[in-house]
Amino acid sequence: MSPGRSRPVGSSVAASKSHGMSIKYADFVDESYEPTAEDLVCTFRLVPGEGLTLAEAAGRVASESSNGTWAALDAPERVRELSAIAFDLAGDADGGEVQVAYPDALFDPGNMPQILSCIAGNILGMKAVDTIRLLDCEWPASLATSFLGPQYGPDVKTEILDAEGRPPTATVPKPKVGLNTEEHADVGYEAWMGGVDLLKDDENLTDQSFNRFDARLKRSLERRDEAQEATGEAKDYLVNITDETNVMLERVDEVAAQGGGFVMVDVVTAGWSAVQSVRERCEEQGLAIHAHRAMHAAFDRLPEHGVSMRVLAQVARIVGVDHIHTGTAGFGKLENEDTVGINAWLASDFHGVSPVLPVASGGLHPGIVEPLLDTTGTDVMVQAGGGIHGHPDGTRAGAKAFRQSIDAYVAGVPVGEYADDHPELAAALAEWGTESPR
Ligand SMILES: O=C(O)[C@H](O)COP(=O)(O)O
Ligand SMILES: [Mg+2]
Repeated sequence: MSPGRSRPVGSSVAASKSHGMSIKYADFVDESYEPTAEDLVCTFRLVPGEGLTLAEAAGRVASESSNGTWAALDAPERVRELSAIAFDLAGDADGGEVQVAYPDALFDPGNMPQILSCIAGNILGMKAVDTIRLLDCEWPASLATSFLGPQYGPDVKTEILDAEGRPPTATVPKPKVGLNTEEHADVGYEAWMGGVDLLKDDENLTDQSFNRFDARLKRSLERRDEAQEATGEAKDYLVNITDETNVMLERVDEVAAQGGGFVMVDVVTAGWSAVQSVRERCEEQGLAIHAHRAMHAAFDRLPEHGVSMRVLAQVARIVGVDHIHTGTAGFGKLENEDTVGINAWLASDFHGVSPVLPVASGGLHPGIVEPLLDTTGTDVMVQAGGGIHGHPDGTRAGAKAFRQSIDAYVAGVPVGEYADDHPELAAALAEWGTESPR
């Protein structure tokens, strides 16, 4: 225990039995507490359950997420030192924000499920809170550096791709599932030829009967090589390896053996333990990880409850993905969310852990690239599925139009003006205008 971490001592201590210290809910609150550099500090927004004050609810949250329970207990000092402390309470019985400091010794370094079972575990379902949302975390170095962290992050732009000075581009063939292996690889070839850097599987395409993983990987990389040779630009494939963990590890090896540079994982549905295993294998094989966040909205969509996308993105960076989808800042088909704030965090200094390249994806097309990049900046990967394959002249023209919209932005030329001598872009703008789809 650091010297700065002093436990609250209240009436409970005086009343405690001689063999130990009392642990009851009120003992987990100390409004004067100042966190130390070794603490993991979580910010929660919560509405207390009926009849409870904010402090009473906060004490229950700090208790249940560290080492207390509903009954008052006696415990030795060394156990008490592992307790969380709720401090900095702002609000009242109708709701507010609370900070909770956890000593790093409470956690099992390098074990993300254990950490989340504390800070995002039982507390989300307690009667003591009507709603509770984990908004943000301040991670101590001891935990942040106990995982591998990203291997490439934004460096994929130059280390694997030829995308220096511009956002790399990706495309998901549509319809999202149903194309057979040859059709899927053909769409990839057309998109690469049109100027897209990355073919990406959709989140629900893995190893179905109509498009087997092994055959798709092999054929897509063959077509990638053809496109690379024809264009002289590095191209690659974000192949979705999501499955049971041991199968994913075999697929990492297979992708490496066949010369792919990336794997894609649906990180929320697969689970962080599995992502940790994939990350370790990718270290051995030198592959980058593209993280799709399917199911994130089960945690983060309701603004008063759950776990914020910001925290999910923090977890993804700590575990070590190289890219993660973080929304489209209100453009495209997704609900508006804190894309800009999350992206800034992913790029920020963080105990020496490498940054992550954010991915904007969901309902994007050439007509909204300009306002999107005005909002997010250009340190982002941009993906369009429908916004490429729905082009009136097909996938290759759609890919050209999408790339033209990026090139226009990087050159500082308004997209409408750039379209004057880029007919594919002009056709895309005529088709979709500059509106976001719903
Ligand atoms: O996985 C994704 O990000 C989506 O498939 C995006 O598809 P869209 O560009 O057609 O919305
Ligand atoms: Mg998708």
